[in-house]
Amino acid sequence: MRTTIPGDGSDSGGLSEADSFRARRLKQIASFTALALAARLVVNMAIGSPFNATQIELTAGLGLVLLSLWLARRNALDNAGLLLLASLSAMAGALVWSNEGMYDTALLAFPGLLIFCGLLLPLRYFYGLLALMLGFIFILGWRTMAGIHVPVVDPSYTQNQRTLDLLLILALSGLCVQMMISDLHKALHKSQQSRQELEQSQANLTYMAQHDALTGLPNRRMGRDRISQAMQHARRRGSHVAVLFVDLDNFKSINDVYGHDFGDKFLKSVAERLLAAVREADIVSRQGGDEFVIGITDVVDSKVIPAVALKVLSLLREPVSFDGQGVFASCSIGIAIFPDDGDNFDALMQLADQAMYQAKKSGRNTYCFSTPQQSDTLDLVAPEIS
Ligand SMILES: Nc1nc2c(ncn2[C@@H]2O[C@H](COP(=O)(O)OP(=O)(O)OP(=O)(O)O)[C@@H](O)[C@H]2O)c(=O)[nH]1
Repeated sequence: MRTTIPGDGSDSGGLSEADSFRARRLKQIASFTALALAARLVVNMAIGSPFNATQIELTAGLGLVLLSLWLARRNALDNAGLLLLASLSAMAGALVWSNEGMYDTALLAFPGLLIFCGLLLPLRYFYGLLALMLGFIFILGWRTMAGIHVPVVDPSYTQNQRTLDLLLILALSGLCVQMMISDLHKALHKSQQSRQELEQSQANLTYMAQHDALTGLPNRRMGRDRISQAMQHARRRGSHVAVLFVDLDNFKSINDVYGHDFGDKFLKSVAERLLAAVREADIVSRQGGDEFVIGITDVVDSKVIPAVALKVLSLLREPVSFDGQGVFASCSIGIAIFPDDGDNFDALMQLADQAMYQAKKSGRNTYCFSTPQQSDTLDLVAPEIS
């Protein structure tokens, strides 16, 4: 199990984020192990232990751990990790083999070594080490059962030494476990964070794909979808949907006279006013440029349609301030009605567009129905708004 936790911000020396993290863990474990071995040797010297096989194994172990620390500092991480693991495993094995066998305290280091291996080396080393350990214990047991070496409690190994060894082994194993748990927590936290960021950016992308960046209104595609849905709903309910194609009159001159930035501000204000002219259930979308499309949904009383058109004409006549001066732009509106004029969005849009051009031809600042009779049936006369 190779950890992929971010580093702690320390100098990575050109390593990847995961490797610099691994280097840090390796140095921590090697340093603590070296300290523990050194402490153990100092105690042995202090109590005047003879320089026997155990001392030689501990000294060799300390030397190899220091070598792996040096390798880790030079960023030779794979070699450092392998050397540290191999030397500690060999040292623990040798201590068990040459001392008390099944009863030896060093046997307790095996689980810690497995955790260390899982923490810092690829998974195949973990399986390898586990197999070696199982094989070793098996041979140890066989050696005892065959009477080749019957382990006895070493009388020269005092209770104080045994207690110290147990404390050191437990402290080092505990350290490895603590690191593993904290790494797991960090990895979980990081993956949660990444998932949230991903969801957020997906939501942003979806929003951007469906909305107009300038006004925040649904864009052409989303407007089409929502008006089409409203038509399906109206078909079931037996009601109507009115499509109003709104085009600003002479908007180009606003851009030319007051600049593009003000033109943008004007378009945003148009969007706000269109939204104010309709109910929440209605749809206001931007087709592009100075063209907007309104879908008045679920119409049961046809008088609502010219009323909304009049409201739009009137609201758009309100000035937008430019340096204390009021700037006006009227609009022309073409109207087509579902299902009377067509039973799909594209057909209605085409008719509404033509009706809008009719409104332009009639002198702008007015609305036109796509079917002239509709004005008659509804007794509507497009008003002149000054
Ligand atoms: N500021 C700004 N201007 C835009 C944007 N999109 C399109 N325009 C401008 O809107 C203007 C639309 O002008 P036209 O379609 O020629 O029509 P008009 O001047 O409104 O004239 P009529 O429609 O005939 O009344 C063009 O000058 C475009 O450059 C935009 O996002 N921001």
